[in-house]
Amino acid sequence: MSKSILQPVWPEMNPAEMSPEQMALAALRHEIDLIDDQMLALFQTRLAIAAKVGLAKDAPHGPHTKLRPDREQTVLSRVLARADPDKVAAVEGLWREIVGWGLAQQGQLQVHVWAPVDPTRAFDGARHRFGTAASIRMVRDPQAALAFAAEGRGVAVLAVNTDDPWWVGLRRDWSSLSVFDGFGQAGGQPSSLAVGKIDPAALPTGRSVIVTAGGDAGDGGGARRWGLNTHHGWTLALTDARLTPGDAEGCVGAIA
Ligand SMILES: C=C(O[C@@H]1C=C(C(=O)O)C=C[C@H]1O)C(=O)O
Repeated sequence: MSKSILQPVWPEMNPAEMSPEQMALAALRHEIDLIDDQMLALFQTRLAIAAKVGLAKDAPHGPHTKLRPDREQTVLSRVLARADPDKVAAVEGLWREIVGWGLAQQGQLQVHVWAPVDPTRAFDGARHRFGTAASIRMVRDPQAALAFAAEGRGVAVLAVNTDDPWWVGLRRDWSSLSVFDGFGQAGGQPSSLAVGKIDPAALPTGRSVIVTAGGDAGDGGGARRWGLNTHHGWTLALTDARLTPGDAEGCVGAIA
C-alpha cells in the first residue's frame, strides 16, 4: 500500500519516516476506515428503509406502537444463525442497537419501567432489549405504566418479583395489552415482563405467558409450565403450550 494514503500513526509524524511496524498499524487502521465508510452507507440506507416501512404499516386500530416483536425476532435470529460462534454476543448487541434505531425512524419508543425491588436490573434489561434509541424512564405506579401502554404511547416493563399483582389485570382489565418479552433473568425465568399494545399477530414465537385463576385447567395437555408469581388463587406462569391471547386458557402474550 502506498504510504501517501496512510494516516501516520502519530499525527506529527512524516509518513516517509514510518517504520515497518508503524506502516502495518496504519494500514490496518486504513482498512477499518474503509469498512466504516461502507457500514455508514449501509446503516443509513437501512434507516431510510425502516422509515419507509413505518409509513407502509398502518396501525390496526388507532394509536399503536410500531414495534413488531415477531419481525425483530426474525431479524435477530437470522443474523445470529449466520454469525461466527465467538461473535454471537457482539452481533446480538449491535443488532439490537440497529433494530432499535430502525424502529426510532418511525418515532422514538417510550419505555416506562416499574421495578421496586431491583430497578437497575430491570432498567439494564430494558436498555439491552430496546437499545440506546429508546427513551426509558423509571416510574412509581404500575397501573399508570399499564395505562400509558394501553394508550399506545409506548410500552411498559413491569417487575414480576414483587407483591403487586398488576399482572392479574392483564387478564381482567387490559385486554388490549400483550406481554411480548421478558428479561432480567434470575435463574432462567424473567424478573420483568415487557407489555404493549401489540397486535397479537406480531407476538414473538416462544413460550406463552398465562394468567390463570384457581379453577383453570390451563396446562395445555401436558405442556411444561414455569410459575412466576401467585396472588389469591391467581397464577402468572410461562408455558410451552402454543396459545393465543384471548383464548380461554388465559394467555396474555408470548416471549421469545
Ligand atoms: C422496520 C420495521 O419496524 C421496526 C424496526 C425493525 C428493524 O429495524 O429491523 C424491525 C421491526 C420493527 O420493530 C418493520 O416492522 O419491519
